[in-house]
Amino acid sequence: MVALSNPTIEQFYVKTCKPVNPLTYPAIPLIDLSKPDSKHLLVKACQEFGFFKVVNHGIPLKLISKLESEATKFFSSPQSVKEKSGPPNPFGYGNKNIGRNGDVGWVEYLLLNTKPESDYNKIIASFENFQCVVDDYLRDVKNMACEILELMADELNIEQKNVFSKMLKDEQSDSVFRVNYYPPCPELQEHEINGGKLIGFGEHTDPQIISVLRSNNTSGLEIILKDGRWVSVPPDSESFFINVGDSLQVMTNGRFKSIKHRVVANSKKSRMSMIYFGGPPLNEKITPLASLLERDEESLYKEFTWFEYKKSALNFPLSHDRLGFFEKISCRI
Ligand SMILES: C=C1C[C@]23C[C@@]1(O)CC[C@H]2[C@@]12CC[C@H](O)[C@@](C)(C(=O)O1)[C@H]2[C@@H]3C(=O)O
Ligand SMILES: O=C(O)CCC(=O)C(=O)O
Ligand SMILES: [Fe+2]
Repeated sequence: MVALSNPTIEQFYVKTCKPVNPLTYPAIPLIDLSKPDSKHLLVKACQEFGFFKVVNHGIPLKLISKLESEATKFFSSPQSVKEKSGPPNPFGYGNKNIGRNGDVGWVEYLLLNTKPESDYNKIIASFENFQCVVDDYLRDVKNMACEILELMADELNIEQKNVFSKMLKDEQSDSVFRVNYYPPCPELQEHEINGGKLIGFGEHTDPQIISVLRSNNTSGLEIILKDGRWVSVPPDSESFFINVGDSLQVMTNGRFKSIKHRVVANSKKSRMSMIYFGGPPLNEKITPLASLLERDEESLYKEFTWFEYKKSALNFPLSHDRLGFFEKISCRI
């Protein structure tokens, strides 16, 4: 474990290549959940990108903006008040230090366990309205994640349509909720001139099954394309962005891709994002579904439980290739 310290501005600086011309990369898949062909497009997006945007999701915009305004109240409170909700151990309020392996980012955040009996309510107890809105939001966003997972299972011709969603619905589901607040960083302009960016949240894949992200209208989120180019995801405060997590990549034996992403800081505007990470119960075996394996097709991964994966993930920095350790040696040669 790396000792946490107050990072210097230089630690956030990433040298990155020229921004790519949006006309030269494929558009981010857009899925209209109200359309009958959405399940086909969902699976295509998970196979080709591991990332897509959903519209007509049915989550009331009023609830979304209530959550954003409660979160804004939290992040604009005095530092001493916010610190009462920290440190993130692993849950709670964090500032600039991410995880426990030396990652830093130009970000403040709240990391909450979503289990009803967990103490997430205690972490934000003094922000009563915030707590109620988080409850309502989590209920809706989890339902949407389950609906998406069931459409995927259907399109993959899996008999048990709830094979993925039941893990999120399980009382023991190890799902996490995160609210990230990226303050504007005026010093950034200087770095931009030198062709660099400041990192808000370093590159990584999400370890769980599915991540459901919503942000305000400030850009910053970037995804990596197969050819290694980073592209900026145009923000859209009324839509959700979904990404495949490592566990879903394993359960589909690599058919779905867990996408690498990161967030870069903005010099003028603050960015706020809220992400629900739908995860399995700790004792769940994460293994390819037998019905997805073709004749003679072998699992690309060793057998492991979510507990084992999570334990291993927590010991490495964000950019570490977490799944690599669980791939069968024969596939890596
Ligand atoms: C550096 C880390 C932060 C993280 C745990 C880890 O050791 C590696 C995975 C990180 C990540 C990325 C997605 C989510 O934001 C998160 C909550 C998760 O489940 O895995 C974070 C972890 C964290 O912030 O504790
Ligand atoms: O804040 C964002 O937009 C993305 C953050 C993220 O990738 C994460 O918290 O895992
Ligand atoms: Fe992420």
